[in-house]
Amino acid sequence: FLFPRLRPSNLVTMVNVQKVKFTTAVAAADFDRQGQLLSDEAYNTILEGRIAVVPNFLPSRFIQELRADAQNLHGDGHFTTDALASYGSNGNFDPSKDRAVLKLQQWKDVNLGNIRVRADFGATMARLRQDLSENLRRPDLAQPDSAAVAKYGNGSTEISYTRFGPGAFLKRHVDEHHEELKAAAGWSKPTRRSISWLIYLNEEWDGDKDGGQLRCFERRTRMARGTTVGSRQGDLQIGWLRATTSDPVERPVFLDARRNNPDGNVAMYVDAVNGGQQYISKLFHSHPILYMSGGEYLTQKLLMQSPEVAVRFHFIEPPKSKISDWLAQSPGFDEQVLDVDPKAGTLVLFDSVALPHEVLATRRRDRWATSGWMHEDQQTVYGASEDALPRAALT
Ligand SMILES: O=C(O)CCC(=O)C(=O)O
Ligand SMILES: [Fe+2]
Repeated sequence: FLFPRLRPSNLVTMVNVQKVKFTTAVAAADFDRQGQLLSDEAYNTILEGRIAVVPNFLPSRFIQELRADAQNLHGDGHFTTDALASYGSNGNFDPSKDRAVLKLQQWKDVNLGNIRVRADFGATMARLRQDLSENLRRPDLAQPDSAAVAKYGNGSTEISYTRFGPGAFLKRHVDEHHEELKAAAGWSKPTRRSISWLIYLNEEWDGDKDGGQLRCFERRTRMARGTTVGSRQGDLQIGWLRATTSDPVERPVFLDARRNNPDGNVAMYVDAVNGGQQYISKLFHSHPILYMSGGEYLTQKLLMQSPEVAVRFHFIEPPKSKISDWLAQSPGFDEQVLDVDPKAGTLVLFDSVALPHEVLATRRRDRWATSGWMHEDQQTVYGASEDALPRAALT
């Protein structure tokens, strides 16, 4: 019972890949300077669901110290291959080659490696986090008394080193999903990923020879003016309305799971032209078709208010099955592919919910990065999970 993604994308075999242009280039960040750390263009790029690429964000001496710390800690056996290890080289798990990470507990351990450089770096990331909360107008990225800030301590961000051995890669994915798309576990977390960041640590990396590019799948068509990706009042984005000739812009689709009705119903909306929400789906009870393979087809058929909207709707990342996983290797016809080389000092930033990406297989050499996610507190649970809440709580 499968509906593989019947999208024209599945027929595309030639991929037109763009090398990243540093359209968001900013001079090396000047941490003594007051005011914003990045260019206006960089913030807008993130808010549009694209990737902001900032070469030479950190001075090379800083990068060298971070890389040496990562390599020493890896050499001393402090890295872990995570649950994502099955993404590994040729699908075969090999701990010597696979993606390995230094977990937060080890990162924070003052007795391990060069804690001074990690603390300095944490302070830098705390500064960046504050800057992003102001310039992206995401105050919840930096509320002093929030779980998101308290949880991660210095740097206030999920933070780690990563190492990809030769041949390792990471399949296409997004870093965060709406709570309703994560089944029962979705509502159990106090915080959620908001901004994904990476700073690469590799001298003289050449993607043509060394592979290991971060490949991003950006929307080809621009979104409606004034709209932004990610979330609205805590309702995460789950999809898009494609552009049409009569409405030639893309519109992010958000899922409202907090509807205060006794049935715990949810519904999808886009930004209304004059502000507020324009609901585009029926009210429906939270349903596994949102994360089942084939769910996109069923969502279009069963849940949308009108056929016009139904044909435009698609998930940010369609629910996966073994078959759709295999079919989805090519980018969608409405996506543009952008590759970023993991060069020493390059900072990348993107919305954790909106931008699908993958890491192409590395060749010949190890690929080092420091990376993580800045969190916001997850929205308050109202009627979303009947399993977790007594009915009486659904007021
Ligand atoms: O290493 C990278 O460039 C990206 C890694 C990534 O996508 C992830 O850890 O979620
Ligand atoms: Fe990722």
